[in-house]
Amino acid sequence: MELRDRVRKLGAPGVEWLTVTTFHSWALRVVQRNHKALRFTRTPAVMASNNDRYKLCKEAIRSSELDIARQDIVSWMSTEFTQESSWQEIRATVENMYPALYLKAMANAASGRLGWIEMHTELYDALHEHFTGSRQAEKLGADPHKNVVRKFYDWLNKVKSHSHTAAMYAHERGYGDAFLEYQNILLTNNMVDFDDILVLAHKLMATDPDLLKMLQKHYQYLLIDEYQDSNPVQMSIVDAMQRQAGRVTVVGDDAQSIYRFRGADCGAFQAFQQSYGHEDLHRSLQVNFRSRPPVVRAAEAGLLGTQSAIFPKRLIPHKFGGTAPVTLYIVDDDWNEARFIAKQIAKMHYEERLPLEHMVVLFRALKNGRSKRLQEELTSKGIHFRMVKEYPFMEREFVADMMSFLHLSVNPDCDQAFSRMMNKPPRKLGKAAEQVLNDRRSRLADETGRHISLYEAARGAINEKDVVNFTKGQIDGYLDYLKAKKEKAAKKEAEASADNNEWWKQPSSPATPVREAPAEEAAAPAQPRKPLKHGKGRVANAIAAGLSDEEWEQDFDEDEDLDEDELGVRSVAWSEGMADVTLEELNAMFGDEHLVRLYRLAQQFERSQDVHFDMTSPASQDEGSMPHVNGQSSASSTDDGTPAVASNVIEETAGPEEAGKRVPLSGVKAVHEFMGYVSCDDELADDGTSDHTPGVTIGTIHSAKGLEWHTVFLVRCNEGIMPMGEHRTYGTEPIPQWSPDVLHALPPAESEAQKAVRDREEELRLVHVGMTRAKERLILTCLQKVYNYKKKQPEPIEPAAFLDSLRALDPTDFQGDQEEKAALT
Ligand SMILES: Nc1ncnc2c1ncn2[C@@H]1O[C@H](COP(=O)(O)OP(=O)(O)OP(=O)(O)O)[C@@H](O)[C@H]1O
Repeated sequence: MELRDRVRKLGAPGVEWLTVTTFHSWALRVVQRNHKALRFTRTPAVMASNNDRYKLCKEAIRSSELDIARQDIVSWMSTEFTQESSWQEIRATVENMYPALYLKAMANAASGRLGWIEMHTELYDALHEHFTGSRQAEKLGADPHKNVVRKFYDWLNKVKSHSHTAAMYAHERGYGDAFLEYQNILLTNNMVDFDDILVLAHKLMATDPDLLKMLQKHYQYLLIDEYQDSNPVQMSIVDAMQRQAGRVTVVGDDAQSIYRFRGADCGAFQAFQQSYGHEDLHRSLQVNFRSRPPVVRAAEAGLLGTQSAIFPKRLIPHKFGGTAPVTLYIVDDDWNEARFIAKQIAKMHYEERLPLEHMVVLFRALKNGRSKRLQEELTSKGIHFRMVKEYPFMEREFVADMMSFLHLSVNPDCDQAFSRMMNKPPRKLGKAAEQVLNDRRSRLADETGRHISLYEAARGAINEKDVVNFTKGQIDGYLDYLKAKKEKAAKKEAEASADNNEWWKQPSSPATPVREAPAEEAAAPAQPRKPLKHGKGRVANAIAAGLSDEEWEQDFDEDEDLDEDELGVRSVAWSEGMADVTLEELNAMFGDEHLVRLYRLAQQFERSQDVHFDMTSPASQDEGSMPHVNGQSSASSTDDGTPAVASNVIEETAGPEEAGKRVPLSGVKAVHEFMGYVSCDDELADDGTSDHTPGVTIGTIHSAKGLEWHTVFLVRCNEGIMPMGEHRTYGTEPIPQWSPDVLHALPPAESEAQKAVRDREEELRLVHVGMTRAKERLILTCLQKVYNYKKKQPEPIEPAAFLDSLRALDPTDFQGDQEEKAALT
């Protein structure tokens, strides 16, 4: 988004023709428009929510009949033992921990006069029985699959972040089977997991030479920003696109590579140079325009000791004057830290008149209420704050519901969406109805020998003899509901379309060019801009249709966190219907800013006419011609002041007489495009939330990437917190490294020692990123004690080792070990 806006602001002629997009968003379009080659039967939708992914893991584990007890043993053994542990050691531990079980195994082994191997089998079987037994006991209280699902989910995230595919684990029992099942469920439901998008696009490019040729021809120049965060599949896509032409420029900073956990590699630039061999074309951008010299020097000092940065560089500060040194405050504990920061913020705001939005407090991680004390302190001083990405947009319950609803409107055969919406809003479709659908589905699948969706099973359920009428009625009611919603959205879209009278075919209204247009631009057929009123296309109407439903009201009624006033306005909103209210009215009525945001994004999406040409399937190739762009600069904003959406809202027209012309997407294609669009660009969904009150930002370093503030507080510079301990950061399981042959073979994993060094360096780079967000002032804090919740007492904690490098700086640049007590008075 940031780059997109900057590019637009350039106002250069032809800038509208640029495709400015995230990797995922672009790759998704490639996948969606060529989905048949990937064995999807319909255009796939993205499964963006982690909750949905977790549910799918659960389903995959159940249907792959994963031996849960075996997984328990494996994970128990991996916490207790290492690869080098001998059987003697294992036996001794089992004897110690489970004496009865051990005796039983040994007795079995002895009575059968078994050898070593068999005895180990006995031991394994005894352990298996033991874990199965405890699972059965657990069943009474908790979900027996919970631990395994959690572990499988974590494992899957890791291997997918390294772009590993199910085929690579096909030979493995356990997780390998569940992985295959997981992918199978996605395929039959026409869904793609967020992590699969790039792999699938790469696969298409590798297997379809026509597609690759078309892409290479169309996208002749590539510029990749933040290249240090690219993962190996992204690198391969770039490589495939530009192998011959080599017209690719990559920009970034290897010292700011902070997405190792997602498979990024700070050696990306080195690999790039090796691929293209243009060492002479490397340009070092060393001047730092953002920060005052003390900040630049502290940020550099923090990196001392890292070896992985490929290009040695010395940052040259450009801004001088008004140089406050970077300051480190030693605080007693997190409570004192919160008091100290709140007091400093209040002082800067009230005495120095520094606007609150110019300050940020950055944590290494924000889980488990780490900023709670700070929030309380700020609140008690009347200081407004905003949390950044505390909880991702796509994870919001109502947003995920609405995305399911949208998905169902274009693909009723998606079981995930179908069952999610069965009771959203509450329709009281109970277990009986679910059972009927599942039984019917299994029976039909057996009879026909193919996959049957829940929707398909529901359609004939009314004719089932053995099912009670009440249940049949419920199922039929649900089908009617879905049909009615879909029809309502389509009808409203048709009305809106008639209102707008095919505006894209009308002659252009004169636009003011920023600079003189080049010849090709002048020759391009102009398309006028006539935005849809209130976003009356299919997407916004589908959302509105989904919401204008008195049953949702009940859902909110059950939300105990809402006070009565809020409930009152919401009820009015639902019963009045949503389609024609303005955003402000919506905001006032909803209370749920995220759902409003989704609706607003749909409106922007449909109004946006900064149609830049997009070529993602051979079918849409328009030989030799330049894209048809509208005559108006796409740098403009939409009516409500929000930036217009660069959405590639185009589709091929059907008949040969229309060939080459492009019209805005409508109907189901628009819904698909919109869903992919919001799922693949979380910044889009996050920026411009309805909370516009100026406030201090509280966020994580990851969320601050690319941004800047006047004053930055970088808090808890302690060993184990910032930098984080290796176990907490990246887990202990070694994940094999990727290689160009990733789809065929697994190269050896890095050693534990190598991994520890690389994890540590990643942490230091994170600290560097945090520091370089400060334009004028950087304040660090370091705790002396942390509270140990297990022991219920405070314990001393080590300061971060990187602080030593800062202490070696000149006092005009860095003042360390300031007493927080002085600052608190
Ligand atoms: N030539 C320039 N003259 C003055 N200021 C500049 C210049 N170029 C960039 N800046 C300012 O420097 C700051 C950083 O610029 P920019 O965000 O482009 O850098 P970056 O390398 O992308 O940063 P990072 O990747 O660390 O977030 C911004 O405030 C920008 O306005």
